[in-house]
Formats: sequence, structure tokens, C-alpha cells
Amino acid sequence: MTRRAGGMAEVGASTPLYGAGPDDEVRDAIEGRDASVAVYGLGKMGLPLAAVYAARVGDVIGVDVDESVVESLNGGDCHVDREPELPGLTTRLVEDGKLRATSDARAAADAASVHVVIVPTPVTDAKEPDLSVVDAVVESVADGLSPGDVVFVECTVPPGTCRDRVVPTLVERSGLDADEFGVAFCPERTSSGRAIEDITGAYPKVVGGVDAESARIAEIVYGYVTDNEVIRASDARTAEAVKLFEGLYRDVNIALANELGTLADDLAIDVREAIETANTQPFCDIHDPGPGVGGHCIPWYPYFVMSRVTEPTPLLRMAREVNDSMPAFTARIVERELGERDTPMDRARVLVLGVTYRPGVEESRATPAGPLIAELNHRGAETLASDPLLDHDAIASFGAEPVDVSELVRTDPDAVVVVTPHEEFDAIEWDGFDDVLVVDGRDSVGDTGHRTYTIGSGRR
Ligand SMILES: NC(=O)c1ccc[n+]([C@@H]2O[C@H](COP(=O)([O-])OP(=O)(O)OC[C@H]3O[C@@H](n4cnc5c(N)ncnc54)[C@H](O)[C@@H]3O)[C@@H](O)[C@H]2O)c1
Ligand SMILES: CC(=O)N[C@@H]1[C@@H](OP(=O)(O)OP(=O)(O)OC[C@H]2O[C@@H](n3ccc(=O)[nH]c3=O)[C@H](O)[C@@H]2O)O[C@H](CO)[C@@H](O)[C@@H]1O
Repeated sequence: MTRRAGGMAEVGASTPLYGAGPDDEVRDAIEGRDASVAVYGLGKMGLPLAAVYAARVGDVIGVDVDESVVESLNGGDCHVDREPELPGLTTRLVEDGKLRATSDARAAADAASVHVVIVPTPVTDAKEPDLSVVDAVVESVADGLSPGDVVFVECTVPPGTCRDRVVPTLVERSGLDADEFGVAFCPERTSSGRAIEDITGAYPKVVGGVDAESARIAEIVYGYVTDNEVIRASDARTAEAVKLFEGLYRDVNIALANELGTLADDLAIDVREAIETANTQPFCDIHDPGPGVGGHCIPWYPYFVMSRVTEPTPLLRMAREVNDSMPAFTARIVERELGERDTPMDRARVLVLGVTYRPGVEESRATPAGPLIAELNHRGAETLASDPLLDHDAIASFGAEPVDVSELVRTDPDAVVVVTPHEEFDAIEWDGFDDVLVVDGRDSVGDTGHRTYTIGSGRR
């Protein structure tokens, strides 16, 4: 079988895998670097994934719509920060000709026989999964799809997406029959800050095929690309649910921690201590209370399930309500604690530390800092914010006056609220503040010498 003419690589360059023969022949094709891989989406997850594939398979074409990402990668640079190993690995792979980037998805699809999709899957304002980017990529893949190709979807999608959305699009647009190519869901079980470690095998890789042959090929490919075991789920829909269930467990668990955390004053205990102690036996693993749950994973995944089922999901909904209530709870604590010091909110300057959703990650989608700042402003405070990973415009877009980390003490706030404890905040000289209230959302600041209220622990 030959590639469609006009592909990036010469015709016939990439070996088809789906239906290509016994396991050892498929493995030989992968190990022999005869199968080109296209990775669509070169972001926080896609670039590390493309690098791991390139290091193992030897021929990866990264695709991104952001020309600056494409230029950066082709220049051997790494645009994703704070990922150990990634900058050096990226430079070496580009220099060795194993990894290159393009914004031409069609050309990449023509050249590759393995297509890995890892683009954003956000939720709309109406809390519906937005699969428009996945659709666009799948259409490009279809335009370059050849018999024997395989498509691995790694970005999180609602259950049923691969079988009921991806396959029909590929069939209709490519003109191929569904039994001429493979589709599998192979979820990205990776966290920013440890992506290479996670991708190469911190946990088992899960794969689920729309048919047995798709699952077989996925199992062989990921058995070669990762160092850990590969778990073959019954089908793609099950694998899609596995990824979501991981996130739903985390959202519900954090909601329990948050609800317990709001009881610290009522119970007159340090709830964080009680949780830590309760967790000393193996049947308890309560997570940490905080000012809210952010990012483009955990707060969004519940809607991928709720939007696809008819049965009521009261626990998922309630967990979202509890977690989304924490910014307002935190603002109430600020108002109450300042009120005890005769500082009304309409005369208060409140400094928020950390706007991204978690430390060290330049991602502010669904960050709890947003609604917290809105609540503080609504209660009349003059709100300032600082985040070493965001520029002033990004911080100002949340409704707070941006402050550089080096200028914190000079803002002379009445209260400081820690939402996201970036490591840069460890250097804060708290004795430079004049009698400030500290509200510590993440139990991160230790003894500042100032009156401190820790979410989940109460007053210190
Ligand atoms: N970030 C995480 O912690 C994490 C963890 C596990 C799974 N995931 C999943 O991976 C997906 C991607 O996450 P991420 O953190 O890499 O996102 P990201 O926003 O960091 O990167 C997305 C990249 O895709 C590119 N892109 C957008 N549209 C495109 C298109 N049509 N074709 C090609 N590229 C396109 C963007 O330019 C960007 O570079 C998420 O939606 C999520 O489902 C993320
Ligand atoms: C592969 C994948 O998808 N990986 C995801 C990724 O998730 P993520 O990058 O979105 O980060 P999370 O750590 O889940 O945090 C989300 C928000 O919840 C807040 N939070 C967290 C814990 C807690 O006890 N209390 C909290 O309040 C935190 O501040 C932040 O705002 O890594 C997690 C492992 O780290 C995985 O489990 C998760 O599947």
C-alpha cells in the first residue's frame, strides 16, 4: 500500500499498521522506524508526547495551528516551561531529524500512518463539551488517511466520541471503509510538571479500540512507546470513561475535603490535621481543602459525563457546586476576618497571590482566582494580584491590579490571600508587611508572624 501522493514524506514512506499482519510484524514496523507518527496539538501535553514518540519511533511530525509553536519547535526550542528533560530532549530530537513541526495538518496526515490527537477539549459557557477542535483535526486526518492507518485520540472526550463521532467523520470524508483503518482512545494520564515521566510510564497506559484490531495495534504501539504495562479496556467507550472517572473521583473527593474544610470553625478543629490523620489508614484518602478547583481537566470532566447521560447525577452536580462555592467562601473569610480588625471591605486593599490554577503551571483556565477576585471586588475591596507566570494584561483581565512579585510588600495590603503558592512566593519577606491579615488557601505559608487564617485549619 502506498501513501497518497504529495505527502510530506516520499510516497510509500510510512508503513500501514492496521491489518498489517501478526504482532511481530507490526512491532518490527514500529521498532524499525518505518511508521511515521503525526501528533496533532503541541501544547503542555502534546509536545512532551511528540517528544516521547520521536525518541522511540524516530519519525514524528508535530502539527499545531500556532505558527509560533511550529517555529519554536523547528528551531529546536521548547515553548513549554517547567517540564524536566523536555527542553534538552526536544533540541536533540529536532537536531537528529526525528521531530519536526508544521501547521499543515493535511500534509502531516498524508505522511503519517499513526495519527495522535491531543488538542483542547474545553466546555462551553453552557457546560457542554466543545469538540470543535477535535472535529477539525479529525477532518484533516481524514483528508490524508490511508488504508492501514491508525488514529489514537489522547485528549479527554465524552464516552462514545471515538466510535460515534470520530469513525463516521473519517469514513465519510476519506472514502475508506471503517475496517480499513483503526481508531483507539488512549487517554493522556499525565500532569503538567512531570509529563515526560508520566507519559513514559509512571502509570499503566490505557487503550480502548473501536474494534479488536484497533486495540491490538494500540497495545503494540504503546507497549513500545511506554515503559509500563498497557491495559486494554473492553472498547474505546470504556477507555473514554476510565479517563473521565479518574477526574470525577478527584472532583468529588476534593469537594468532600472542601466541605469538611468549611467546618473548621464550627467543629473548632484543624480539619487538615484531622484529614491527614484519617488518611493514615488505607481505606481513606481525603484530598486537600482549598479556595477552589481550576484547570481544564478536573472542573470540566464531570460535564463530559453529565451531558451524555439521562440518569440524574446529583453527586457530580453537588461536587461541582461545592468546589465552585469555595472562592465565595474564601472571600467571606477575608471579609469576616478583616471586619474583626475594624477594616470594612470597602476600605480594604486585598492582594491575591497566584492566579494560575496550580503552582508552576502557566494555565489559568477555570482558575478559582477569577471568581475570588470578582467576589472581593463585589464586596467593595480594592483587589491586587500577583503571578510570576502571567503578564500584567493576563492578571488585569481577571479584574485585579497586577503586581510584580518584587513589589508585593510595597502594595501595603490589609489582607493577602494565597490561592496558588508558586515557588517564587517562598522568598516573600513577610515581616516587610505592616500588620497584614493572611488568608492561606493552600496551607502553604507557614508562620508569617501575622494573623493567619488557613482554609481548612482556621485561625492561627
Ligand atoms: N494539561 C493537562 O494536565 C492534561 C492532562 C491530561 C489530559 N489533558 C488533555 O490534553 C488536552 C490538551 O491539553 P494541553 O494541556 O496540551 O492543552 P494546551 O492548551 O496546552 O495545548 C493545546 C495545543 O493545541 C493547539 N491546537 C489548537 N487547535 C489546534 C488544531 N486545530 N490543530 C492542531 N493543534 C491545535 C494549540 O495551539 C496548543 O498548542 C486537553 O484538552 C485534555 O483533554 C490535559
Ligand atoms: C492526566 C490528568 O488529567 N491529570 C490531571 C492533572 O490534574 P490537574 O493538572 O488539573 O491538577 P490537579 O492536581 O488535579 O488540580 C486541579 C485543581 O484542583 C485543586 N486541588 C487539587 C488537589 C486537592 O487535593 N485539592 C485541590 O483543591 C488544585 O489546586 C487545582 O486548582 O493532574 C492530577 C494529578 O495532580 C490528575 O489527578 C488529573 O487527572
